Amino acid sequence: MATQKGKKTVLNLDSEEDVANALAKYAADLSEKFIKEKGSFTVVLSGGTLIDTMRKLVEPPYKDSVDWSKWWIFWVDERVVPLGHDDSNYKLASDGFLSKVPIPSSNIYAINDKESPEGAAADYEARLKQLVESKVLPLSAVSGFPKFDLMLLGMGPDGHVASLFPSRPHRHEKERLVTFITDSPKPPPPRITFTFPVINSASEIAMVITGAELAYMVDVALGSAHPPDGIPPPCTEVSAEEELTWFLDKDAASKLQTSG
Ligand SMILES: O=C1O[C@H](COP(=O)(O)O)[C@@H](O)[C@H](O)[C@H]1O
Repeated sequence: MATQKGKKTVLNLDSEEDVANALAKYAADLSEKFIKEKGSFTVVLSGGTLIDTMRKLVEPPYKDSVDWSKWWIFWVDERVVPLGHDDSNYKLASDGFLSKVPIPSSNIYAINDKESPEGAAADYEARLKQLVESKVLPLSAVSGFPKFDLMLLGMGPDGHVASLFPSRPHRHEKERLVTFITDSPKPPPPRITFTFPVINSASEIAMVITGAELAYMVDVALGSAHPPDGIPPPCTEVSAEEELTWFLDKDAASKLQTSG
């Protein structure tokens, strides 16, 4: 398991609707804080259920109160498919979130979908390095890796986060900012993903977890359940520089409450 650098908070909420409401307020509050402090807000999205759980953020009051012009959007992982494909995390976010708020299109960092997985990972990494050069992204004083303001993560039932899977060695990558995989155990197989050094350099990380199918893995990450095969899955490696906040509904927290 990762050593926690920052604070860890676990929010045990009742329903998925409560998680959606709490997540919207959390993101809006952080947006205000970071924009006040540094004039911009860099946000890293996942795919999966996260985008639907963000739905309250694009409704009143947040739709009108958040300064969307200062947001910058990135993806912690992406499936290497055309951006208009149904498997694309960009398309998911575009349909459910980005099309509903006025974030400047020049601040939205989709992958280059004309590249191979290896090429798309190298291209995304190069673009992140340019943003470090142009001072949009600071470097973490702790790790030396780019430091995003907020990372919004989901988790799979196998404990994967981003496209860092338990059985794939790229979860241990320590040098690259962005790596790739051509044999993801969850389809589609070709993907690119941020590495743990970048994920864990974020100021704030939200683990947004709902539903009973994730209860066992939540118990592995936060409670007393033993990891499968005795090997800690990727979800146990997540650690933010300032604060890691787990947003759980009662189904996701069900085993935690009984065994923890
Ligand atoms: O494949 C992926 O899965 C994870 C988890 O998705 P969820 O549907 O269980 O929330 C997601 O975080 C990741 O971005 C995505 O590419």
